[in-house]
Amino acid sequence: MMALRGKTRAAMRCFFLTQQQLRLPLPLTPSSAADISSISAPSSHRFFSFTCSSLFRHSPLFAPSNQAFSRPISFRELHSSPPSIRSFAARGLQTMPNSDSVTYLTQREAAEVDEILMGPLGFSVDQLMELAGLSVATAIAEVYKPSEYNRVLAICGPGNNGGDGLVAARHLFHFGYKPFICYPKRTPKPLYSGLVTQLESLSVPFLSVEDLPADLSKEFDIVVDAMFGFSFHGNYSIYCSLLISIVVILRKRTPAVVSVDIPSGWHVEEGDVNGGGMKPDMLVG
Ligand SMILES: NC(=O)C1=CN([C@@H]2O[C@H](COP(=O)(O)OP(=O)(O)OC[C@H]3O[C@@H](n4cnc5c(N)ncnc54)[C@H](O)[C@@H]3O)[C@@H](O)[C@H]2O)[C@@H](O)CC1
Repeated sequence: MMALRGKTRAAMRCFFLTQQQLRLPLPLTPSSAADISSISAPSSHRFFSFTCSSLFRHSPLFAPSNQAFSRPISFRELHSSPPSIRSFAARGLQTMPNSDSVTYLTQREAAEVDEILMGPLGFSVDQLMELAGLSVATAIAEVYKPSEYNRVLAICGPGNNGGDGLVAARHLFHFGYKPFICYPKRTPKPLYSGLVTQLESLSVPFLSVEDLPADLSKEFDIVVDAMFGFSFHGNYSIYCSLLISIVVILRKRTPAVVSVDIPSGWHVEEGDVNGGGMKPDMLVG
């Protein structure tokens, strides 16, 4: 298990929905719900999960109750549990057996939630991505104040995880940070080119891999790892390995690393099985 550097992180909200609360036909069973409340971890070793809680305000199906659930997730807990996973906003916690428990979804279950959101509920990818990116930016702003951690490098991959990073960078700009983007493999779809245009209109610099300084710590205070999310499979391309090694090697003295949804390089359900994945300070999922 890796140790987290830096100051004690402020607690972030961790939301989740039980199957009953979602009222969705998800194949969740009691055994698939990991109760991690018994795992202890130093309060300074915290890992955060944050979700698009605003998503749930848009739908009566997902309407949150007034019993918001707040709990940080430690790194140890994350390593001991399926990391795939996104936790969702809790509605009626009175139905929970234990408000300290966290329910995880498998990769397939998470995909099914997405299918429902984008099917019967009519959400578009753009909407979900905007909410995801805004949540990432909000979580970063809650933990790393722009007065102290101002320069943010967002490393964005070719898929929606990269899109989350692009959206987050735009919001971070408006929150007073100075974002930089490394987006080596662009996807020629209107959604992504629109996100790029929006950042360019704010004069947010785009850096190539070759442009990245040898020592990231001199130029950046935060690295946002938005390379790969839940669709990562197989091994890294050499290109991505390079990026990851830069960040991992410099990890000892680098900027804070914030991963979006899944730390890049981790097996979605089994974790950092090869030990070569990102070692983030904070996860926003
Ligand atoms: N409903 C959704 O699907 C939403 C997804 N969101 C984000 O999108 C992520 C999932 O997005 P995607 O399904 O586009 O997938 P990812 O962004 O995880 O990655 C997919 C891309 O990575 C490439 N890739 C996969 N494995 C690779 C490897 N070993 N080497 C090189 N390239 C590889 C694929 O060819 C594809 O282009 C989530 O984790 C989340 O962060 C958010 O935008 C919100 C909405």
